[in-house]
Amino acid sequence: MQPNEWRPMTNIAHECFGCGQHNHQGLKMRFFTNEQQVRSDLVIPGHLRGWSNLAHGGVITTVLDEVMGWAGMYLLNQFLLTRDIKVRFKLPVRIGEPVSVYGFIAEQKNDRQVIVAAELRNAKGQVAAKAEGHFALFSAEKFAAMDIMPADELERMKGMFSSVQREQMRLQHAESENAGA
Ligand SMILES: CCCCCCCC/C=C\CCCCCCCC(=O)SCCNC(=O)CCNC(=O)[C@H](O)C(C)(C)COP(=O)(O)OP(=O)(O)OC[C@H]1O[C@@H](n2cnc3c(N)ncnc32)[C@H](O)[C@@H]1OP(=O)(O)O
Repeated sequence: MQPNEWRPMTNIAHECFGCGQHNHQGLKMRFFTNEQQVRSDLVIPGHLRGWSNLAHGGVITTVLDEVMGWAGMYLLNQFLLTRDIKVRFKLPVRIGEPVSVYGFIAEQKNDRQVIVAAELRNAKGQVAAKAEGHFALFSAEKFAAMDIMPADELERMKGMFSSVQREQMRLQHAESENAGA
């Protein structure tokens, strides 16, 4: 896939505060990928303000955490938890303003630790906030033992990882065929 070709990603977490489409108090973020990065476009609603016109910094942090979580999960096909996040608020982000967030792998330390990065860009394309997050990666067995989600949800997530992996392999195969043609 070309870097400017973005395809929508499937979500099975309907109640997540960041991405759950059934969580009416949440941000209802939808995700796209170009296979190197994960992206979401959103408008931070007025009830999530801090100063009068400004999006709350904690909400911006949530948005960056969410896109990093999705990037890590999708690009590495593993369960993960945020260990810590560093955020730099570079420019004011206004409520009601369209923004785009991008997440990508910065450095895979080993099979249990990854550093993921994110950028929030405003409508002018300026980086208004950026983040770096350290995430702990887990096997499905370890995640199950931590009692974070019910067994049926865990099985659905495992199914999702397998189908994502198959799709990624199909795309890589198609790309190498094209390169050889
Ligand atoms: C492909 C599909 C893609 C599409 C997906 C669609 C569906 C979308 C679904 C959902 C969207 C969600 C999007 C998520 C975005 C947001 C993410 C969050 O907000 S996560 C919540 C906030 N973070 C926490 O709650 C962490 C809380 N912290 C901890 O649990 C710990 O600090 C932890 C595990 C991160 C590290 O623990 P320590 O700092 O104590 O680590 P040490 O001392 O090294 O180890 C303690 C024990 O834990 C094990 N451990 C640690 N890390 C491990 C690892 N990576 N793997 C296995 N074991 C590990 C160790 O072996 C050790 O176990 P021994 O005591 O020896 O038995």
